[in-house]
This record gives sequence, structure tokens and C-alpha cells, in this order.
Amino acid sequence: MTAETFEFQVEARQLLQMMVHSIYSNKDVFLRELVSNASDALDKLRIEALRDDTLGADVSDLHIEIEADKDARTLTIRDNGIGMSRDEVVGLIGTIAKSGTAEFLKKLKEARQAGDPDKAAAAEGLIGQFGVGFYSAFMVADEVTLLTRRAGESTGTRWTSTGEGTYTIETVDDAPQGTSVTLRLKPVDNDNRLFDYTSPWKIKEIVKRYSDFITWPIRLITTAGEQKDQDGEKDGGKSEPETINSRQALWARPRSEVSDEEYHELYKHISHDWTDPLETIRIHAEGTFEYQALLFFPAQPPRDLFSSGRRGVQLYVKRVLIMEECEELVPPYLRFVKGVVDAQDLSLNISREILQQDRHIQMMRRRLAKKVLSTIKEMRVKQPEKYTAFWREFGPVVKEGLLGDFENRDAILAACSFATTHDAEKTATLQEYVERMKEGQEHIFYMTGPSRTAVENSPHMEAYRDKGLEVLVLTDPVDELWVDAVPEFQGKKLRSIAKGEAELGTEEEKEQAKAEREQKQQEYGDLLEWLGKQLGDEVKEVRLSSRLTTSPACVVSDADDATPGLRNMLRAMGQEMPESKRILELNPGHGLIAGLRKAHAADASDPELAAMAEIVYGMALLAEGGRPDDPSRFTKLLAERLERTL
Ligand SMILES: Nc1ncnc2c1ncn2[C@@H]1O[C@H](COP(=O)(O)OP(=O)(O)OP(=O)(O)O)[C@@H](O)[C@H]1O
Repeated sequence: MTAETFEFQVEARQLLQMMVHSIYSNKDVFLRELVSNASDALDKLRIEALRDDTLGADVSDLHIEIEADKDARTLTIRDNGIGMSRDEVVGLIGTIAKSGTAEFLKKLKEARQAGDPDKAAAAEGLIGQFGVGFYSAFMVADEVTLLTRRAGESTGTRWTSTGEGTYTIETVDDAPQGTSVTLRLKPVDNDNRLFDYTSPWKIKEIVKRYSDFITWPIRLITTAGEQKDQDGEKDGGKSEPETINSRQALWARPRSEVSDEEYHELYKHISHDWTDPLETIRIHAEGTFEYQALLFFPAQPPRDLFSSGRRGVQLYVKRVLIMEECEELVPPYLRFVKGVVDAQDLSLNISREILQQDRHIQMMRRRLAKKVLSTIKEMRVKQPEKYTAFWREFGPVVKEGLLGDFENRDAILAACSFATTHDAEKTATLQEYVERMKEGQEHIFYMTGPSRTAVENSPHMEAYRDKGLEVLVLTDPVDELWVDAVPEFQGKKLRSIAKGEAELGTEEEKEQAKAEREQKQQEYGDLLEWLGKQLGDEVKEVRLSSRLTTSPACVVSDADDATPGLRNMLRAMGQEMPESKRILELNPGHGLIAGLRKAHAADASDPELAAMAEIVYGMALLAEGGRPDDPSRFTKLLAERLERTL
């Protein structure tokens, strides 16, 4: 069959170029990536063979082979795993299907142009998330040939490229099942850390460092052609295969015998991440149901954290991988956790349906969730900086747990911390908040909003600031939801400062405020009634406020109504949201409101008053970060008024 030439997809070409022009000074990782792919392919074949006994693939000696030819300067990484069909080769190798690739490349370019090495390094750390492991071969090779045949198919595919824009593909009749990747190695250049990757010593060193735990045998074969004959070695120069990995499951080895680096390499293998994990958790459960687990927190969130991405941990039964992403083992709000769970007593061909009901799976899921939550809490107490970095990225996800995991609610709350008006730099736990509560304070006050600035500057905050009352500043979308799901903490109810009446201070102060308000109410009664009618389409009530000190007006929701943020969010999720009117509160201490009252008392039919009513309402919306329904009309009314003051 003749070979067809194809062009790399634009993004794929750009990522490939980035790999070639050495983002990574450490080029040794190419072997880690290719071995990792081979190991995945073997796992996939075994899992598929377990489920489908008509597959007809030989699974009796699954292994990885690395063949190094010193004279030809080639290195071949071979597996007899699942292989790829022709379509898969085109789809997986020549294309980067992940959304956001173009955006990522743009950001990386900008960070580099701006000469910001930290940002560029952070962006580079993300490159692994695009599934570019295979491309790393081009860091050390000037030509790569992939020969593959998918299990169950009769023909194979050969893919060849020099990594410069195009690749060729041809159908091959006699390819063995599985995949082999042959690299034509670039000349050795020790100064650029391009080592001699045909050297058995070097290969063993890399495999030991990055891939020792791979459960499949990794066999090394060296070929040295004629030179070897002269050295008195075997004819043809091929050595006997030598297994070069110890194949010991890291999770089964005592902690004292495993280095952090080894744990990190396992994490990289299973998570397809290129950066070290932030945290490693070991669980060793003994007794009637034995299992071991190694769990990791990534340092950076995967890009698909909030969409349907890979999630769950790998499930092994007695060292045999039976499921790559076992969602049943971690609740959805801990979906960022990666790792391995190895159980002693589960059936090898357990199906997803059975998994959900399996008592042992449920037991492990509970224990894992508790352990993860207690680890986060411990991190918060003992390693605040690390916790801060973690919480910034993963806090919004963990807080989702408050919506459904009632059993672990206290543990989740103990892991949570929130931005607060008490300290702009430091977050606080609910426990810390409660300990700081003022005498007579009955509630945990919070405000939700789009940003810290919007919340802090919103008029709702005024009286609380005045009285020195701490308010939690909740700006993640999920905050809109969990505050309604968590009724109280240590007997203190959570209360939004943008909802209902604000009743602040001691009993005495509250009584006094009430009396003052009642008196003002009489004074302002006519204006309030008139405004209520005037703005009746927009608001359900106009009343005097006890939360404002400097702003003229604000809008609040009824205690059981959804905030505007929540309404927007639910609408975006496709939920019908019936219109619900809000309440306009006025500050009688403000000159504008006092003036309005006077003007209304002098001549209630003055047409200017109607425009003023609209302006006051529009300003209240703007002050909370919202906007008037008809912004151009609002500006027009305002401009006309201002013009007259000049
Ligand atoms: N040896 C192999 N056998 C079968 N399929 C393979 C093999 N190598 C690669 N593939 C397929 O090609 C895909 C792309 O591989 P690549 O290494 O570029 O990305 P990845 O494995 O998804 O992510 P990464 O390697 O960055 O962690 C793989 O997901 C896999 O489906």
C-alpha cells in the first residue's frame, strides 16, 4: 500500500514544535511517556479481554520491550497491548482534540513575550494535560515511526513523521498486534542533555527512575550489530531480553522504603500530569476487608475540572488493574483526587452496575472521602501556605460537597475556609468566625457576589462595617447554593446581609433602632407609598433601611428569595426562573432621600419626581454590581438632571 501524507492540525503542530524546541531541559522524560503509553495499552487490552472473550487476543505474555540499536542509532519501544486502528492513529496522534488548546498556546506565547518566566513555567507545566506524551519522542528523535495493529483487527498501520508539519500513513498487512514506536535518535549532545539513549545503562537508569513500578515487565534488548561480534558477543548482536523494572506495587511497599520521587512518578503515570503532586496520601486498611490506597492531590487543576473530564481513581484487585476511572470510589466533589485503590477481595470482572451497590466499594468510598477531608484540614492547620494554594484552586469543588454529602458535612466545613472582611489577606474557617463573633451577635453574616470588590463596596455592607461586624465574602458560584443548604454552624445560623431586614447590635440597640425607624416611618410614609406605586413594576416594597449609612439606597431580597447571582446561575443552567420582585431600601440619613421627601411633600405631582424615582432605583442596582433594565434611559435621565446643576 502506498503511503498517504497528511498535515498536522495547526494546534498539534504548535505543541509539537514546542516539544521539539525543548521546553523541557530534561529530555529523558520521553521514555517515561512512551513506556507509560505502552503500559496503558496493556492495561486496556487486559480489561477489554476480561469483558469480551471473543476478542481473540493473546494475553498470555503481555509486556513492554525496549530495543536499542547502537549502530543504527534507533530505539524501539514495543508493546503487545490494545494497539490502534487507522482512524485512531489519525485522531489520536495527528490531532489535539482537547478544547482550549489554542487559548493555552496563546497564553503561553504571551507569558513568554512578556518575559515572565514564572508564568511561562506555570503554563508549560500544563502542557501534559493536552495529551502530548507521544510528541515528546521528537525531543530526542529526528524521525519517529509508529507501527500498530489493534487487537481484533487484521491489518495494521504505519505512521511516520519527522515532526515538521506532515506525517505519512500506510496500511500494513503483517504488523504484530500492539504498538511499536521506533525513534531515529538525534546525535548525542551531552551539553544539551541529549544523552546516548541506546546505552543500556542510560535506559536502565531512566526506567528505574520513572517507570519501576509499572506492573508489566519492561524488557531490554540491546543490539550492537557487527561491533558486538568482534567483542565476542552473540551472533547477530541481539542480547537476551532482560527485565529491568522491579514491578513492585508502590502502594504495597512500606512507606519507609519508597522515596517521594517514586510516589511522584506513579502520580504522573496515572494522572497524565507532568508536574509533581501537591500531596500524597497513603491508606493501609487491614482486617476483614483489606485494601491499600495511594491518593494524590494535583498541584494544578485539570482544565476539565468543571466539565465532564477524567475522574475517579484506578481500581486494582490484587495488583491487577480492573478499572481506570472508578467514579464510585470518590464522591464527585473530590473528583480532582487521583490515585490507586488496590483491594484484596473483589471480583475481577465486577461491573459498573454492581460496583455502585457493592458494600466494600461503599466502605472504601467513605473511608477515602474522610481521609481526603481530614488531610485537607490538616494541611490547613499545619501547612497554611500549601493549603492556600490548594484551596484557591480546589475550594470551589470541595464546597460542592456541602450540597449533598450530609454525612461528611462537618468534615467538609472543617476543611473549608472563606474570604472575610476581617482580614483581606487571610481566609477564615467558620470556627474562627464564631470565636470572633461580637457579644449579642446571633448570626454568621455573609454576602455573595461576583467579586470581593463588588461585595466590599456594596451598600449592604455599610452598617456591618460601621458596627465592626465581620462578614464572609463569598464569590464562588457554588457559594450561592451551599449557604442555603447549610442551615447553621454550632447553633449559629448563616444569614445573608443582602436579604431580609438588617437587625444589628445588642437587644437594646435593636429596640432603639426600631423606635427611630418607626418615627421616621411616619415622616416618610407618604414618600414610601408613592414610590411603591411609582416603581411597582420593578419592586415589591419600598422601605426605610437600617443597613445603610452612606449610600442613599440599596436593593435587597426577601429572606427566602434567591439572590440575583443565584437566579443568573440557575438560568444559565437552563432552569425556569419566574420573575421575583425585590425590595428597595432608602437611607433617610442621606441628603438625596431627605431632599426627595421634601420635594414630594411640596408638590407630589411634580413630573421631575418620577424621573428621580427611577434614578434612585437605578443607582441602587448599580451599587450592588447589577444594572438598570434600560441603561440608556437611565443615563439619559441622569444626564438631564446633571445638566441642570451646571
Ligand atoms: N502504545 C500505544 N498503544 C495504544 N495506544 C496508544 C499508544 N501510545 C499512544 N496511544 C494512544 O494515543 C493517545 C495519545 O497519546 P499521547 O501520549 O500523545 O497522549 P496521552 O497518553 O493521552 O497523554 P500523556 O501521554 O500526555 O499523558 C493515547 O491516549 C492513546 O490512546
